[in-house]
Amino acid sequence: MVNKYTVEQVATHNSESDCWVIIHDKVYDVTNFLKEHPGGKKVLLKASGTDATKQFDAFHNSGVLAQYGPGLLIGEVGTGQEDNSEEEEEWKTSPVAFGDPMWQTLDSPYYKESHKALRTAVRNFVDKEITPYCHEWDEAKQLPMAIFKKVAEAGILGCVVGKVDPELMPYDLPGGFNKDELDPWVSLVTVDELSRCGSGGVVWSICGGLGIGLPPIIHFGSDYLKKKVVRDCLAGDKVICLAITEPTAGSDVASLVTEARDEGDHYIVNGEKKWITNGVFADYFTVAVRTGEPGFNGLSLLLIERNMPGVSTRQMKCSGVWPSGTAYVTFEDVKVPKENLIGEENQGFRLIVSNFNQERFGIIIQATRFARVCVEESLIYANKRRTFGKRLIDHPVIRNKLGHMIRQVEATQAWLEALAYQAQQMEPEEQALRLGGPIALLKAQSTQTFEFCAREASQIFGGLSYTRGGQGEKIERLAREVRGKPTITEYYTIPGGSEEVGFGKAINRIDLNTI
Ligand code: HEM
Repeated sequence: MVNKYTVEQVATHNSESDCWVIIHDKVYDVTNFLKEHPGGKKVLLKASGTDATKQFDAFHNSGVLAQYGPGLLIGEVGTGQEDNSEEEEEWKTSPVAFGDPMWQTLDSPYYKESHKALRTAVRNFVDKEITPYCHEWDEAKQLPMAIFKKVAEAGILGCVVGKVDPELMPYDLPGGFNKDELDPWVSLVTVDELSRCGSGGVVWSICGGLGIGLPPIIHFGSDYLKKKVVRDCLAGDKVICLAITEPTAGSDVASLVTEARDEGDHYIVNGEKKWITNGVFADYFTVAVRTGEPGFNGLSLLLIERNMPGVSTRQMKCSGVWPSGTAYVTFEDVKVPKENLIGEENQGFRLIVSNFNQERFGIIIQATRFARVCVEESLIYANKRRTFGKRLIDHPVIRNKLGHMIRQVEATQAWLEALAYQAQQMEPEEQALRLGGPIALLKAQSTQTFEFCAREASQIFGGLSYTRGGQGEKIERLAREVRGKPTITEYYTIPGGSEEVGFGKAINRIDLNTI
């Protein structure tokens, strides 16, 4: 049931004690918000009783209304009669071209109607429950625990770990997607939609550990381990992470030294793990340990539990992805029963390496969408911001930037979809053998595209890209997250006239021959 008000009715609410505004055809009572408004009381009062859409769009990002709107919304512009019609769930795409992958506006051979329904359900959830709070969670460097349960109940966790036995899935999948038909497009669509929130830290917090820590158990774990862990993790009741990297060995997996000494029916584990995503709050750790000879033939995977004596974690101070709980983990004489061995003893290397493909595929999806977020935000901003008498988008130097950003994002998306299709045609063993190389190359393509787009978007947003929150919120955060450099680039390339403005001036002088 939605209250409808005429423009004339709204116009009568135009004072400090009774202040309404219209924004995008919705009516907000901002009387009690006046003194809290971060932009000040005066600007809001000046707009009272009017349609303030244009001014609003000029100063805010779209997340502001999603966060504050529900508490202030009182109705819509209409006939003044009460209307009982329910809002229909419709297929919504970005307001700008290239703001969504092409399959969402044109044809594609890959996606079925069921993928579209999945996409709509995840998008609605993310728009309402995640995006409006990313800034708050990033600043707090953590997510409220309740959100993990909400995400699980929405069925989203079941979509980010690859194929799972439907019996082990606690909730229905988003959009009614059939649990028996899980395919690579499901994780592609879901992670892509999650990443629209524009926060690597939030995406990693929600599924960074799960997406790489759970698959080894799903694919290689005993029935005992599957029953113990999978359902609870997909239900959002327990958190799992992957612990491979050590202070002295990361991608060079064969050099790992964390030791699991055989003591008959259990192992005694000693060692350190570093940069472990979700490690700060995880209940379970899928850990690479040395059970045998040096090199890759002596490695195993073990499930270690937080409540086992000798396990401790501390939060690491990182330059980006703040809420993801990056941990330094120590194992000191931890007694781990042999039932917690994942796969066979000394056969861990193969498991770890095949899991890398899954991890890289997830990173590719995120990086490609984050690059697209840079395109989308830049296009929206460039269409409204005016400099030197015209919109940013009308300056050739800005159009050139946008063109290069878009061509890279679209090329990366096309390769991503081509590889997802290949993965769909292969059994997991063949995937590991034949797709490892292309996936590694595509990862470099996607992260370099993301890095390029984050830099160019920062230049387009100017000063807004080096203040946390507000209109440049997503761009500032993504630029900080893509390389982990805290906006060093922006501090020096934007003030004093951005590079683009400076270039324009210099070239003008060359034209005039007045250097
Ligand atoms: C429902 C109505 C509104 C809400 C919930 C709201 C909320 C906010 C919030 C949360 C901020 C700080 C974050 C940000 O910069 O994005 C802000 C800043 C601001 N708002 Fe609003 N606002 C509303 C309406 C308006 C209107 C109608 C105007 C202008 C007529 C306005 C002008 C401004 C200005 C100038 C700033 C400061 C921007 C800056 O720091 O660059 N707001 N508002």
